[in-house]
Parts: sequence; structure tokens; C-alpha cells
Amino acid sequence: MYQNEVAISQGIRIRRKPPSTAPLGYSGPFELRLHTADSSPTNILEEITWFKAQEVSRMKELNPLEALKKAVENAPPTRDFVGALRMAHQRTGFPALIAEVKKASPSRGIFKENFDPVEIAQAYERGGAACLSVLTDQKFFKGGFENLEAIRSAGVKCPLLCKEFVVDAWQIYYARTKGADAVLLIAAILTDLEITYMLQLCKKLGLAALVEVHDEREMGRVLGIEGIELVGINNRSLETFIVDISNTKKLLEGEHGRQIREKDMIVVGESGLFTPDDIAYVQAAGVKAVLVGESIVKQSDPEKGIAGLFGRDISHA
Ligand SMILES: O=P(O)(O)OC[C@@H](O)[C@@H](O)c1c[nH]c2ccccc12
Repeated sequence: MYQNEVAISQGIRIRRKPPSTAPLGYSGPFELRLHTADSSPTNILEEITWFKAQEVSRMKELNPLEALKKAVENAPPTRDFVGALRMAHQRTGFPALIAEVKKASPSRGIFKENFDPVEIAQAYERGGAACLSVLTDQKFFKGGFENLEAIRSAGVKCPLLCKEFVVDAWQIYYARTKGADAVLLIAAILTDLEITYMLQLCKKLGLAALVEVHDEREMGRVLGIEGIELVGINNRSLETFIVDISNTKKLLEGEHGRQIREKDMIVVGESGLFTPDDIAYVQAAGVKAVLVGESIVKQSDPEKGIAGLFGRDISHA
């Protein structure tokens, strides 16, 4: 079955970028060729995904996979992303914090003009973050792989999640060479087979994988895939940007919540978390970690922003 047909059968609404021309040797109806040639994305996530496919094919020319595989052989060992979350959760009794180094987003614009990723990362670490999430997408989030590299080489000890829209296994190798300890796999984009394969690749490269869901169907799919340790529930729809933290509660009730507890998986509550009540709410829903960007990155002192978010000092000291 073609990629999109498999995706549709799994309820994935995001189409992968159609070939810019009809498949080689294709001789079907002309209007079908026209449709594939100039169909445009129907929402922001599809736009990002299509752009990413083109961006990755350009990056591959400059960084061939064979060269990346060689670079991975000499890369420093990864840090234990999942272990850091478990330790922080046990240490503080709060959900472990994955603090996000994010300059901007398509839905909220620029969070911080004078944005120094290393300074922000160091403030997060002082404030008690267990891990960091670093946006590496430049076009839509004003991030970059240079931020990931700079934070790692500045000596920040927190394990780093490369926050990227992965559509190709090449990106996982690339993230590993740029200092990532974990990568994000988005169920709204990737089929079950892709997630399964990319999970195996992450394990091979010593990377953790945060598999992100937004709705019941994606949660059901992900719970059927062997080897997933970390599930992120995004309270924000990446198709509409509507944020509702009750999404975390909804997806952890009933059979899905039971399966997650049985498998001792770590659930990360993502997006739209601003106050101690929000943290308490998702903690009561069953998350053991939270992924937070806007409410702390926009603070003049992100370290204090973390204490404000939790209503107390959760620093390591
Ligand atoms: O800034 P917020 O509302 O605290 O959200 C952080 C993080 O959850 C969000 O940036 C995010 C979660 N999943 C993503 C996937 C792609 C881009 C961004 C994201």
C-alpha cells in the first residue's frame, strides 16, 4: 500500500508530501497527476511536515548517511533521559520537568527577543529541570541544531531532547551526532511501522524516544507498539493549535490509563502548563513528567519561572 494509504488506515490525517511530479512511469489520468503535482498542505502540521521532507533531502546531500554513521561511532555516550526523569520524580515527588528551549512557535509568535539558548538552558538546570527539550526546527520555531550543540558543549548535564519533526530515519542519526540524548516521534505524522523501526534505531544509537500522541486513537496505536518507554500527551493540537490540559486527563482514564500503569510507562504531560494548579491537575491525572516551554522560557529569569510554575523550589541543591 502507498505510504498515505497505510497512514489513512491508521487514522493519520497528515498526508506526507506528494511527489512533486507523478511517479516515474505513471500514466494515469492527467487530472490525478495535476492533483498530486500541486496539492497544498491543509494545516500547519502538514505544512511543517512537507517542508521538513524537502529540508531533510537538502541536508542529506551535505551530510550523507554513511558519514553520519561514522560520526556516530565517535560520538560521546548519550545520557540516560528516562533515568533522569525517574530520578527527578522520585527526588521531588513532583512530575519531572522537561524544560523547553523554544524561541518562538507558529501559534504564539516570539517568546523572547534576546534569546540565548545556553543561558536559558543553564537557568533551567539551576532551577531543577531533569531534562531539556531543544527546538531544532529553524523555519517555524526559530530553533537550530547549533543550539543543541552549544548547550551540550557548554557543559549542561541535563539530558537533551532534540525537538524536531522526524519524518526520516536520517534525522535520528543526525540528531545523535549533534548531541541529542532523545528524539521526538509524533504519532500524528508517523505510521506504526515507522515508529516501530525508528524506536529500534533509537535503541541502537543509545537514544530515548518520546512518542507523542494527541488523541485516543493515537494513544491506542502507540500502546500497541512494543518497546515504548515514554509517551507524551500533547494538550495542544498540532493541527489547530487549540490547547486544553484536560486532554491529558481524558487520555489517561479507562483502559488506556490501566495499560500504561501496567507497563510502567512514563507519561509526559505536554503544553499549556502555567501554574502550580496545572501541574497538580496533570499529576493527579497520572503523569510522571511534564514538558513546559512558554510559561518558563518567557520569564526574565527562567530559574525563578520554574519555582513559580511548581509553587516551590525544585532545584537539585
Ligand atoms: O510552550 P508550551 O505550551 O509549554 O508547550 C511546550 C511543548 O509541549 C510544545 O512546544 C510541543 C509539544 N510537542 C511539540 C511538537 C512539535 C513542536 C512543539 C511541541
